[in-house]
Amino acid sequence: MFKQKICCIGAGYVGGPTMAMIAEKCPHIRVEVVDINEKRIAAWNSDTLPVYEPGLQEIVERNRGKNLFFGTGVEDAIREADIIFVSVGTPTKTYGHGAGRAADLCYIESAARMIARCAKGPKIIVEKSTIPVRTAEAIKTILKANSEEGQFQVLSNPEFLAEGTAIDDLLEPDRILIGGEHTEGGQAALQVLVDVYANWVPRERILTTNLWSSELSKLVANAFLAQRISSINSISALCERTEADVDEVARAIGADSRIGPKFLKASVGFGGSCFQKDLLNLVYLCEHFGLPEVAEYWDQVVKINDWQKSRFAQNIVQALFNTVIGKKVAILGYAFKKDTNDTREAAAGYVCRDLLEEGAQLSIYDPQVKLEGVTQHLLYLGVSQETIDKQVHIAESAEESTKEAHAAAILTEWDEFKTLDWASIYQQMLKPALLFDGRNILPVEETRKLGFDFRPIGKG
Ligand SMILES: NC(=O)c1ccc[n+]([C@@H]2O[C@H](COP(=O)([O-])OP(=O)(O)OC[C@H]3O[C@@H](n4cnc5c(N)ncnc54)[C@H](O)[C@@H]3O)[C@@H](O)[C@H]2O)c1
Ligand SMILES: O=c1ccn([C@@H]2O[C@H](COP(=O)(O)OP(=O)(O)O[C@H]3O[C@H](CO)[C@@H](O)[C@H](O)[C@H]3O)[C@@H](O)[C@H]2O)c(=O)[nH]1
Repeated sequence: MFKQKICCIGAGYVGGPTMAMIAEKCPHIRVEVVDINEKRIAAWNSDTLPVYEPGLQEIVERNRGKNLFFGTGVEDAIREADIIFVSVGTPTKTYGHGAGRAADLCYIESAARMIARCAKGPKIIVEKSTIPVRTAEAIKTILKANSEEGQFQVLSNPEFLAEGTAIDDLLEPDRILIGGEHTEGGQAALQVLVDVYANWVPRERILTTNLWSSELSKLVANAFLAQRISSINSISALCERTEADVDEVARAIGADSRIGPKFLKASVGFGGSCFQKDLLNLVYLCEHFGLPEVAEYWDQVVKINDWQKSRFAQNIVQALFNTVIGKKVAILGYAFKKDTNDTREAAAGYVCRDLLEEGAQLSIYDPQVKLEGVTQHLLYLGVSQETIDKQVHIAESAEESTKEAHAAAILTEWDEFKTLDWASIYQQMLKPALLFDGRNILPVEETRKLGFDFRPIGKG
């Protein structure tokens, strides 16, 4: 009944939404998303999806059980599929050679070994995960050495969606990038994948390249985006010393069409599962290929980001007369950006960690991140459970969080923070009422008029 079968290994932030979109736009294709994590698959099959993305629930509900399936039968799904997407995690390595920088490819390797073991007949393997350039070589070697019956073509098809806007990004991508080998088989496979996307993406937005350009472009895209944020954040510090206004500077330089206005928003620092990991991976690759100067150049983007996060926490401590011990500080927002429940590498976590070390009592409110998410992330950052139990309180609202607080810090740009009743929040805070805007979402003059000692980023 179905013309084609797609299987996706990895039902995470990328696998779930991308496959849901393919299923939605290609009713003639059967799409099965598989994972070894049973809990995650159960959630995909429930009313409470494991990933919060505006619009995702509707698409999943419309297609689940028709041509979109979530399951744990990885081996059967591989056997059945014509196209196999690999969308497993590629976190930063935490052990051995390259620890703290190189990508850990253990999940990619185990997926490749599983494909080699189960696959019979021709299969197109698609690297959806973000991987170091030349990973396809390793995948091909594993497949060749471990399979007698499979015939494989490996393609690179990196994903550029951003969390919080995943559905819009998938619906109308700036571009789809597909890399394949310049062989007859490679080009035929590439055309098969082009035809899948062409069901809804205009042909001129589907870029095709060789394998290595495609693999490398993903790391480079993230490096360039992160570099813009670190660049404007470095300038935010200079603005604070000179009475220039970083938002005005960003507007002025962004009006130059050669620079452009996007990704110039000064902040407490970039977070998310990708930027830091992919930058560190790029740094490692440059070192590996004997290019220490290039490695150092990109490493500086990460260093400025670390500095921006720690300088934000230091500013809070300094403003509170150099001691926050026992003082209540309200943390508004914990997710790494608005419209997501993801806390991976969230700047808020680093600021909280530094404030907890100084002895502050934190009252954290985030519309999507609750106790479990905050606890898991703080533990990952090395904060002890005992400290969390004694010094962290999860509030149900921004009003509860800020009640009798010495200071409040906005760390995620949730829309609801823009429309809070700041006048009454001011009334219920201790004085001087310090308000740190790590996202520059509140109007400076009006907020100061309410009485706050207001400290946005990059405004003298
Ligand atoms: N999160 C993003 O916004 C984003 C955007 C673009 C690209 N990426 C890249 O996409 C990749 C996946 O990211 P993610 O955020 O979806 O990761 P994730 O951790 O949310 O999901 C990965 C899933 O793969 C599963 N898995 C691992 N090994 C498996 C195996 N052998 N068989 C079956 N399932 C297996 C895990 O259980 C997990 O559920 C990464 O390389 C990431 O860098 C992520
Ligand atoms: O001007 C800006 C823009 C973003 N950020 C911060 O940067 C981080 C990353 O934001 P964003 O890029 O919007 O989210 P991600 O979901 O991490 O998406 C990035 O990482 C993905 C994973 O590789 C890529 O697919 C996307 O193209 C790329 O934008 C967040 O903490 C933002 O708050 C700023 O501080 N200032």
